Amino acid sequence: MKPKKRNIAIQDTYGERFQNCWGCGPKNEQGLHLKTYPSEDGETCITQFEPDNQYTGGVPNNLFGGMIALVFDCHGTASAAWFAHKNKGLALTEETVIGRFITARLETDYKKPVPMDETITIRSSIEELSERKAIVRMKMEASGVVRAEARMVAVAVKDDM
Ligand SMILES: CCCCCCCCCC(=O)SCCNC(=O)CCNC(=O)[C@H](O)C(C)(C)COP(=O)(O)OP(=O)(O)OC[C@H]1O[C@@H](n2cnc3c(N)ncnc32)[C@H](O)[C@@H]1OP(=O)(O)O
Repeated sequence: MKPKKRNIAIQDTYGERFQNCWGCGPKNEQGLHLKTYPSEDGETCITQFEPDNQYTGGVPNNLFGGMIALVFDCHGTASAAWFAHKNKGLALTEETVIGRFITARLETDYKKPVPMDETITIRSSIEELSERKAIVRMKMEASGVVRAEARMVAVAVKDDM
């Protein structure tokens, strides 16, 4: 995977113990290093990547469905952290110990094949937010066409998790 990098990603603000995720952990040497960024107005979050050929699904040149869910998984949890902090007027830093989210439920709608040879863009928005629960909506596009959509229930980790 070739994630598109911009400035500081939300994953780069994860504390030390959360930086080893295979999909998006900055410290996982074998990982994919997916990166999520808030939009300028902070209302949405975005991640972009170009799939490597090894992640093809059963149909040649179509992205493997598990990878599609994986990208939603990492992007959705990072987005949940962003929306929770924004809602409280807080900045995300490595010292942030509250409001880090893991996936409780992930529903994925596979609408059209995802091509392997172009940039894939995923945008997220917040549907519902409470103290420990965030419901995040996501759309995956290539060439301006929506290829997949997801709805995630993300739950904030407790200090003892
Ligand atoms: C932390 C930083 C992480 C950085 C890297 C993340 C990147 C990648 C993302 C992942 O891969 S995460 C790994 C996959 N996920 C897991 O392993 C989670 C396994 N499940 C759990 O540990 C617990 O079930 C979980 C923490 C998600 C919830 O347990 P809790 O006991 O803390 O939840 P609780 O029962 O108090 O429910 C809190 C709220 O969430 C809701 N909820 C919990 N589980 C749900 C579920 N499965 N579906 C829908 N809603 C759910 C629940 O109804 C409730 O809503 P309300 O506040 O409105 O009442």
